[in-house]
Amino acid sequence: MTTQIKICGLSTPETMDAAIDAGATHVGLVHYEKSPRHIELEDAAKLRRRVPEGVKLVLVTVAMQPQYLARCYEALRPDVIQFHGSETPEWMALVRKTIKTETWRALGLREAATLERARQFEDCCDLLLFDAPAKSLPGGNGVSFQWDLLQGWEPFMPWALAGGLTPDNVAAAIATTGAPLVDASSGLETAPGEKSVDLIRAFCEAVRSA
Ligand SMILES: O=C(O)c1ccccc1N[C@@H]1O[C@H](COP(=O)(O)O)[C@@H](O)[C@H]1O
Repeated sequence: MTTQIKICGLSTPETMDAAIDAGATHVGLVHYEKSPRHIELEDAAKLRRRVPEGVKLVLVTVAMQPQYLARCYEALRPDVIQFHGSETPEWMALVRKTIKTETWRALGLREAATLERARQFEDCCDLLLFDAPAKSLPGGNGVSFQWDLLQGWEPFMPWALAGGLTPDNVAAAIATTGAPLVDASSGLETAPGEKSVDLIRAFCEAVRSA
């Protein structure tokens, strides 16, 4: 099965185009002021126009207020909203009723028990995104978790793998976990928030060769 690729934290036309040309199935924009990858709505809307049909735009949010979330949705019409904070299953369920788009819930995976707790999100989002546990930021810390926690796990819904993925380690991550979708951000940067076209290309190539 072909592994899907999300390149996240894009903020310039050049890197957005590079991700799309390199074969990303998903491109991500982070709208979270504390992040070095934060992009203002107006700039995000300009990048959104570069995304062709067939490639999904993912908006990464962290515990956003409902009214502001609705405003972001109207401005960008993302194909996916990624929730990367402490959003509860009840809150996710409410969002699902009011905003008709695909939703992902990120979960920091520290121990096997988290995989059990993940079940509470089964009916209130479309995909679980396993990432390393939060550090200074809720995500985008460039840190991998113990991938073998996912070995033998039986997925009960669509899922994806994030956390410190790079062109050098993504093949091993796929081999260990069987991830159907891999998501990379800070591992494709030369400095926080500065994406590298070469690293984006190398990552997509490494996923295809895995
Ligand atoms: O990228 C960020 O700055 C960010 C901020 C707040 C929440 C999530 C964020 N990024 C997402 O975190 C994962 C893992 O990223 P990394 O490859 O370890 O840097 C990914 O989904 C990013 O989109």
